Formats: sequence, structure tokens, C-alpha cells
Amino acid sequence: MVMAGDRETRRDVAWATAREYAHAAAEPGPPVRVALGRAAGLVLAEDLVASTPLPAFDTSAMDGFAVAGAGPWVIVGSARPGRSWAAGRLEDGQAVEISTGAVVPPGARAVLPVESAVPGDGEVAGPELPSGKHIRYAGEDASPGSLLAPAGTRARPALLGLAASCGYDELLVRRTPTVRGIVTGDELVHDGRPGPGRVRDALGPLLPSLVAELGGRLDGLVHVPDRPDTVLGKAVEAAGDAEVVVVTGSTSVGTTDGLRRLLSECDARWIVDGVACRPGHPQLLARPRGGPYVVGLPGNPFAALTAAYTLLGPLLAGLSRRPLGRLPQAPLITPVAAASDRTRIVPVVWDGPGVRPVGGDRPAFLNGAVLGDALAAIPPGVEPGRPVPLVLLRD
Ligand SMILES: Nc1nc2c(c(=O)[nH]1)N[C@H]1C(S)=C(S)[C@@H](COP(=O)(O)OP(=O)(O)OC[C@H]3O[C@@H](n4cnc5c(N)ncnc54)[C@H](O)[C@@H]3O)O[C@H]1N2
Ligand code: MOO
Repeated sequence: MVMAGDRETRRDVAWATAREYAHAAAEPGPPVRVALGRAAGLVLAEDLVASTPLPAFDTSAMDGFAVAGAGPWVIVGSARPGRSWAAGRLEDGQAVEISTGAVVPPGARAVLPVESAVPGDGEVAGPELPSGKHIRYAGEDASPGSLLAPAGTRARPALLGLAASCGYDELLVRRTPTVRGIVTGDELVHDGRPGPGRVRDALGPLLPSLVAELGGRLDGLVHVPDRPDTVLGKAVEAAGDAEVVVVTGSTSVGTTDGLRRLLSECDARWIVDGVACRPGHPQLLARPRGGPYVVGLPGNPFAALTAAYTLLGPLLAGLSRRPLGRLPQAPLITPVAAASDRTRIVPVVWDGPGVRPVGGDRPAFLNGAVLGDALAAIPPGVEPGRPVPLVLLRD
């Protein structure tokens, strides 16, 4: 368990530690019960366990004949999905024509697939089959009470199908954390081409899908000028009904960058005050008392993106009680010099057994992140050829 520290201990935190701090700081709200059809994408708040044996009954894995004893077998009836052969127990020398998914009659020893069956007059012959062949026995996949998915698993399509197979009509899940966006910058324009003194806002357009990808829901976005400070303060206050407020720009030390000052003035608890990485160094995470978490992303767009994967992603995971998990690792095929004192974050593509930098990764340029499969987080001082952690940009 990572404990909260004072501001000094939260300055220029190592990149991997910053992720842990953000994750550990999250205090999720109570879970809610929702209909299965509304649970897509939400995170389980309790373990998913099998409530019945799976399959729930002995069932045929093949279209053919359920047979008892040695052949040839006299055909005494048929069994279809949803319509069982109800005439009691199959005796040796008898067969029931059966469809895949139908209940296997008691007494049947195996299912003879139709392709192996030799039809006769009211009977069927075929090769000898090992006992149990092509029968899926009740409880073979899971017995009642067995753990199918732990709390913290996201309800992806397979989980929804599995829950339905088990007979669940509702699931206990975490609400998707709500996020409010505040984009700061007097120089920003929202349409047309960039030009001298005109910077096209890149973060407003990317925030909704980035937040969704990281497990939250952006439920509002405002643009505020850099000055006066009170404007940013009022915007943060107005966003108080969201769980997380993301402020872009304003993270640095210039006269127009008021976020740190604002958070200090309201006596916020500092969770991360700068991360020892490049780009993204000035990012921050703090929580004004009784208020939402405030994530500060640097204004430079690639720096903001890397910062979102560093602090916002782990925070949102924590708010849904999703585990942080261990990042996948791979070596860099083309060596990249590690920095001595900070993590370097570099977009990379897969290349055989490793990854290689794709370029286009200066702090304001998103091209590398567009083309990359992952962001490699190259720890300080790591030796060339060693595996480095990867934040995947694509599934
Ligand atoms: N004296 C220092 N100056 C700076 C430092 C430092 O340590 N000492 N750190 C630099 C680093 S690193 C970064 S990153 C930036 C972070 O600055 P802010 O978060 O305060 O952001 P701004 O100053 O407002 O903008 C920086 C840059 O990004 C452009 N920008 C801002 N918002 C957007 C947007 N929505 N879409 C596209 N581009 C945006 C803005 O025009 C600036 O060019 O601070 C350095 N300075
Ligand atoms: O850290 Mo800044 O984010 O390098 O550009």
C-alpha cells in the first residue's frame, strides 16, 4: 500500500512510482448493480463465480447418435436442443438421433458423429467409441462456486457472454469515473490553420476518446484564458461535481501558469508534484479537500498524452478498482540512450522480438504517438538491450 506523503516527498517522483501513487490515491465510490445489457465496458465490483455447473447438463458435442453398449444400435427416438428424449434410459444396443447441444439421454455411453454412422433399416452401425466420446458432461467446464473472473475485471464482450451463460441478469460494477476537462491557453484557436501566435487546440479534440480509453467518461469540456487566475479557480470549482478534473496547460512555472499556485492556495493534498520523465515532467496530481482529483497535463500535446498515461490512466483504474497490472516489456532493437536522471518516453513500433523508436516525438508533436504501437518508458540508466516497460497504444 502506497501511503500519502507531504509535498516534498511527492516532487519529481520516479515515473513508475508516480503511476503507483496515482493508482493508490484513488478512493472509489460505492458499486452499483446494473442489468447485464448495461454493463458493457464497466468493471466488476465483485468476483464472477459460476452459479450452476457448466455445462448445466450432459450435452452432445456433435450431430449424430447417442449410443449405449456395442453397435449396431436400434434407433429408438431423437433428441433436439430444447426437446429431450424423454422415454427413460437408453439400453445397450439402442441409439437416439441427437443434435449438437441436446441433452444426452441417461445410459448413453458416447455420441457417434453422423459422418461415421452407417445407416441401416431402423438402425445404425459405426466404429467402437471410447466411453464419453463427444459428450460434454455437466460441470466439466466449471463447477458451482468456481471463480471465473476476479473483481476488477472489465466487462468486455466475452465476460458478458460468460455471465449470461452462468445465468446472471445483473452485475455489481463500478460506475465509470466522470472527468471534466479544462483547456487553458490564450493562444489557442479551435478552427482553421495555425499561424503566428495561433496554436490550434490539439487537446480538446483528443480528450474525450483518451479519457474513454483510460476508463473514464469526459462529461464536459471548457476553454479558459490563462489570466486572470480567478478564471481557472472558478472553472475548477465549477467542475466540483466530477470525480476528476483534467487541466491542460498551466502546469509550468511561468506567469500564465497558475495551476500549482491555485492548488497550493486551496491547501490541496499533493499526490504527485512533477514526474522525473521527459516529456511530461511538469504534470501533477493533487486533491483539494473534499473536492475532485485534479490532474494537470502539460500544454505540449505529446507531453500531455504521455502524462495522461502516467497519472490519469492509473488514477481512473484505481477509481474503478482495476489493478494497475505489470506493464509488458520488450527490448529496444535500435538502442536509445537512457537519461541519467529521468525516464525517457518514446513512441515505438513492434519489430520482431523487440521494439524500435518511430520518431516524431518532440513534446509538441503527436506524429510518433499516431504511428506507434506503444510508448516505451526507458528508465534512467538502463543498459542497452534490456527490456523496458511499454504502455500499449493499441489493443
Ligand atoms: N522555466 C521553465 N519553463 C518551462 C519548463 C520548466 O521546467 N521551466 N518546462 C517546460 C515543459 S517541459 C513543458 S511540457 C511546458 C509545460 O507548460 P504548461 O503546461 O504550463 O503549458 P503552456 O505553457 O500553456 O503551453 C506549453 C506549450 O504547449 C502549447 N499548448 C498549450 N495548450 C495546448 C493545446 N491545448 N493544444 C496545443 N498546444 C497547446 C502552448 O502553445 C505552448 O507552446 O513548460 C515548459 N516551460
Ligand atoms: O516535459 Mo515537457 O513535457 O518535455 O515538453
